[in-house]
Amino acid sequence: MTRARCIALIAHDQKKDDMADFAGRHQAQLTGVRIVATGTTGGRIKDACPDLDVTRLKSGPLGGDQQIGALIATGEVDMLIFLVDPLTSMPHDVDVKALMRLATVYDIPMALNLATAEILLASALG
Ligand SMILES: O=C(CO)COP(=O)(O)O
Repeated sequence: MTRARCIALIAHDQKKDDMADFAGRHQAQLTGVRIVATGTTGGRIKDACPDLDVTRLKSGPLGGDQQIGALIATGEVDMLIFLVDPLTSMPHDVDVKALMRLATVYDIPMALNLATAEILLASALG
């Protein structure tokens, strides 16, 4: 896999601790990579790793998933790591599905759980 220049990071509420921990453990690999994130997730990553280049978009339920979908459609995102919570129903479930659909349409490497996120990051950023 070619080295990712821009990674989208998103986590549902029950997975935000996992995402902050993931970013912290991989801080060295993520340095120099542009990170785009939904609002609250991006805030948690910034708190954990203040030196990372994080662009915070809208919160997921307010359009953040759609913003990331648009960035995928315009070719600006190389990889999506989206730690989803499959045990909680969400008002913006259609936005979540639309984002996964676009990541599939544009053939973006996409991890939906921590185990796959570890493999993707190791593969793309070594
Ligand atoms: O809801 C989300 C993704 O669907 C995540 O949004 P936040 O990072 O703003 O909580």
